Amino acid sequence: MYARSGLLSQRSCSSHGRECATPVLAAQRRNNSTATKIAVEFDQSTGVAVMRLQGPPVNSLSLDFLTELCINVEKLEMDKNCRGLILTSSQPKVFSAGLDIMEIYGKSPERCGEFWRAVQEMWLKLYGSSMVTIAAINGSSPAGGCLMSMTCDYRIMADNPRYSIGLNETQLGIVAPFW
Ligand SMILES: CCCCCCCC/C=C\CC(=O)SCCNC(=O)CCNC(=O)[C@H](O)C(C)(C)COP(=O)(O)OP(=O)(O)OC[C@H]1O[C@@H](n2cnc3c(N)ncnc32)[C@H](O)[C@@H]1OP(=O)(O)O
Repeated sequence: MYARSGLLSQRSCSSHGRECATPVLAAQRRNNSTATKIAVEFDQSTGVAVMRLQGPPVNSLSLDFLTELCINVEKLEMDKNCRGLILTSSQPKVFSAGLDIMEIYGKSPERCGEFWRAVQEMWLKLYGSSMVTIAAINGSSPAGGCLMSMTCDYRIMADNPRYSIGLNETQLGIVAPFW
């Protein structure tokens, strides 16, 4: 069983003969908060990992959150024993509120660029994963939350009329950049 994120070993990697930053170092660079927003449990006997989103109050996708999520997906991806990933929420009534609005309001173009790259990295990692990915949507999942679940192979949503899902970001005046 994996404990929590942030516990990646300080591995180094090599690309075209050059040393490159390890994921854990990238996280340390970006992550100012010590609180863990992602919890992963890996069951060796089934080869299935459950990733619980636990960023209060509503799992909004901040730069820290996205970084931690990507590192954890990457870590599972590297584990040959892990065949499946279930993504779900620990927060009541909400799977994910989508992008953290505060990350895209009043920020510099550089910071916005860094943030949107992290958004792109998140959906590319999930969409391109070699694991079977399932979103267990146990609450509302607007905009970026919907995007996150759409990049999984399968989606199952709790049957509750109070939960909503969909792409509502244009109502907020947010236009996704060209990718
Ligand atoms: C191939 C690629 C294609 C790509 C296409 C898509 C690209 C664009 C993708 C995404 C864009 C976005 O994600 S923009 C964000 C859109 N999100 C929303 O509009 C969600 C708004 N929130 C809600 O609807 C509700 O909060 C909720 C249904 C998620 C939960 O409702 P609930 O009643 O349980 O909780 P509150 O509303 O009281 O909220 C609690 C608390 O959380 C704050 N909050 C909510 N959402 C966000 C958010 N997205 N970012 C930051 N903060 C958020 C809310 O303000 C409350 O804070 P306070 O307690 O301090 O008031």
